[in-house]
Amino acid sequence: MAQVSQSQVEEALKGYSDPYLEKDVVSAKAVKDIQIDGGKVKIVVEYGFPMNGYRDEVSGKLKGLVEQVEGVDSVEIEIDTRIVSHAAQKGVKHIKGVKNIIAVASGKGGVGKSTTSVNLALALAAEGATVGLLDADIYGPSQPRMLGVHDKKPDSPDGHTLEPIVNHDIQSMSIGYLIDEDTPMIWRGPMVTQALEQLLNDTNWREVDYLVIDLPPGTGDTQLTLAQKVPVSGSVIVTTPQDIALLDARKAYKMFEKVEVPVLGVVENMSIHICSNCGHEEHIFGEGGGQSMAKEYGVNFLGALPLDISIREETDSGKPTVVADPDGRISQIYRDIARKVGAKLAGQAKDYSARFPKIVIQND
Ligand SMILES: Nc1ncnc2c1ncn2[C@@H]1O[C@H](COP(=O)(O)OP(=O)(O)OP(=O)(O)O)[C@@H](O)[C@H]1O
Repeated sequence: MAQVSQSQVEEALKGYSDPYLEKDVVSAKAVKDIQIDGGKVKIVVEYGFPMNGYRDEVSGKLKGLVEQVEGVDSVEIEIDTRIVSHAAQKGVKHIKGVKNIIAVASGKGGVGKSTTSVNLALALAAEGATVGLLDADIYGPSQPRMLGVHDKKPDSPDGHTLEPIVNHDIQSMSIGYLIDEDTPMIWRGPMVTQALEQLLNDTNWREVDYLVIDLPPGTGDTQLTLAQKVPVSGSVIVTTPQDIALLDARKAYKMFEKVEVPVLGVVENMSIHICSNCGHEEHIFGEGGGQSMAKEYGVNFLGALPLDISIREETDSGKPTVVADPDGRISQIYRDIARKVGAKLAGQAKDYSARFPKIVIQND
């Protein structure tokens, strides 16, 4: 019997086109090792983003394809995840303990940016990443309430740095932990930037793969300064399908373009209304706005969340949908968005600054 060859196995693996890699695992250079021992084949595949929710599906598909190669008796597939640090804006210093920062922005308030940020953070964690969430919405910090920890205060054992609050398996920091919720705060622009830089830099983030930042709503000077000063590897824009909100979302896109932060994609929130009595679906704000914006700018459309009372009730009561109903349809949408965000980021330039020595070119 002819020996099974490496190229036969690779050819078989090419039969599966991965929706997140947007190509097959061989072309995406995700296959790290192929061992052939008679009729036994072992394949090691490495993904650059967390994917617990669909590891078994990929594994099953790849196994099924390789099993069809003539001479193959058994196939073992190992799928690993390795999340690396990606480049941020030039000249902006990295944050200790944080590999990648993902900024979540919206053109205007009330579109569900905070709801999307917390569920995205929880979905990335559910997929297997170590995740942090920084509530940068300094005017109306909502993450302590959404995470169900609004009565917690961060420890500061050394009097200088802050320990993040850990709940639902993610680390978080918010101005809401430090000030009384009912105390009105008057922030001037520079104070906001300074307070946020401090929260970001003075928190002891622990080996975070992704730090999701819930930015203040809008695209004014504060947001622009933040987008310039914080080392962001990629951004996500949240929009609702109303035209006016979309026009604002376009401003958010332009803001990131100006500071050279890649937009990983657009999330359309409250896109379809599902009647809680009969389950009927209705596009009350018009259809496909986020999708058409994404197309116009050549960015990824990450997904659409319905306008659903359970999202509001769960998130506002301290147990966001991804933890309240982990196997439900809406959680699956958030997890799909999380994998797409991770995959898009994995396709961006890596950060080599930590590994390469500084090269000085002298002109004589
Ligand atoms: N898809 C959804 N279905 C139902 N309710 C939602 C949905 N998304 C968000 N909400 C609710 O809408 C309200 C506003 O959401 P959220 O606070 O996330 O918006 P935001 O854009 O962050 O607002 P702001 O910018 O003013 O802080 C919240 O009560 C939230 O629970």
